[in-house]
Amino acid sequence: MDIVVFGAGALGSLVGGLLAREHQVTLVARDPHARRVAGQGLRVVGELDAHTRPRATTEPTHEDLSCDLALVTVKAYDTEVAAEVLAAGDPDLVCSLSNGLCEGTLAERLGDRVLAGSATYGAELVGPGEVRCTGVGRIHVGEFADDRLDSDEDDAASDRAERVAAAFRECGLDCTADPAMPRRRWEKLAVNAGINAVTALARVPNGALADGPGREVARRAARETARVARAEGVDLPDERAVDAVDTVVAETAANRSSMRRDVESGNRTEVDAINGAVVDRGRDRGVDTPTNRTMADLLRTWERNRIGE
Ligand SMILES: NC(=O)C1=CN([C@@H]2O[C@H](COP(=O)(O)OP(=O)(O)OC[C@H]3O[C@@H](n4cnc5c(N)ncnc54)[C@H](O)[C@@H]3O)[C@@H](O)[C@H]2O)C=CC1
Ligand SMILES: CC(C)(CO)C(=O)C(=O)O
Repeated sequence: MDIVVFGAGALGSLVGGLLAREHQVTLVARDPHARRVAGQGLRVVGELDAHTRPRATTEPTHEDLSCDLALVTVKAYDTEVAAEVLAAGDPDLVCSLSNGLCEGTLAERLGDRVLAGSATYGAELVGPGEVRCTGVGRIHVGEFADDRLDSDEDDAASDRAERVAAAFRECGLDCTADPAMPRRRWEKLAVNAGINAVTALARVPNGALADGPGREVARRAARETARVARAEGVDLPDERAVDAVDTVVAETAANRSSMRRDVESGNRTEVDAINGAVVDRGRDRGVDTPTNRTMADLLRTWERNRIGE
C-alpha cells in the first residue's frame, strides 16, 4: 500500500515506522524530525525494535497525498487543518487514530472515504528520528459513515476495513477490522474522559484511579459519556464504559496520561475533543454532563491562563 501518515509525532512515527517495513510510507511531519527521518531513517526503540526508511516531508505534494491510505495522527485540535490539506490531494481512504471524536471533522471535507480508527499503542518521541514504543496495544479500524454501517453489529467488517487491517498486520501491528466502530469510539472516549482529565487535574499516574475519590470521578465521567452515546443511538451501557475505565487503569497503572503530560509540559490539551465533546453533544441531546463540564471548565481555565488570554 501507498500510505501517508499525516502528523507524524509520537504515535504517527511509531505506526508509520512499522508500516514502512512492508509498504511505501510518507511521513508528513515537522522539522527537525522530518529532516532526520529523510536523511537517516526512523528508529523505533522500547518495547518494539525497528529501523526503517519511510519518506518524510513537511510540505506534501498533491502526488504525495494521492495515496491508498492517509492515516491522521495529529492532536485532535489539528484535525481541521489535516482535513483541509488532505482534501487538496486525492487519498482513496482516510483513517484517524487520534483520541476524541475526530472523524466527523474529516468526513465534512473527505466524505465517505473516512474510516474510523483507534489505537492503544503507547508512543513517545525521544528526539528527531527516534520514537519509543511505551506499550504494545491494539489498533481497530472500521466504518464510520452511517450509510456504510450495517445495522447488525455482529456482521463482518467492511472489505476496505479488512484490507487496511491486513496491511497493518503484515508489518507486525496488532490490528483488527471492527464492525462496531461507533461503540468502540465512544468506549475509548469514555476511557479518555474519565482517566485523562482526572489524572491531569490531580497530577497522578493512571493507577491512582484504582480506588478512592479519583476512581469515583472517573467513573462518573465515563457513565455520562455512555449516556450521551446512547442518546446518539450507540449501544454503550454504563457498566461497559465503567469496566473499560477500570481495565485501562489497571493495564496502564504506571502511565502518565497524555493530558497530564500536556499540562505538566505547559502544552495545550485535547480537552475540547474529549470532555468538551461529551458536554457539547450531551447539550444537543438534552443529557446533563456535570462531571465532564466541571473538568472541561477547570482545564480550559488552566489553558486560558497558560496562554495569557
Ligand atoms: N502517543 C500515544 O501513545 C497515543 C496517542 N494517541 C492520540 O494520537 C494523537 C497524536 O498523539 P501524539 O502522537 O502523542 O501527539 P504528537 O504531538 O506527538 O504528534 C502530533 C504531530 O502532528 C504534527 N502536526 C500537526 N499538524 C501538522 C501539520 N500541518 N503538518 C505536519 N505535522 C503536523 C505535530 O508537529 C506533532 O508532531 C492524539 O490525539 C493522541 O491523543 C492515541 C493513542 C496513543
Ligand atoms: C489510555 C490512556 C488513558 C493511557 O494513558 C490514553 O489514551 C492517554 O493517556 O491519552
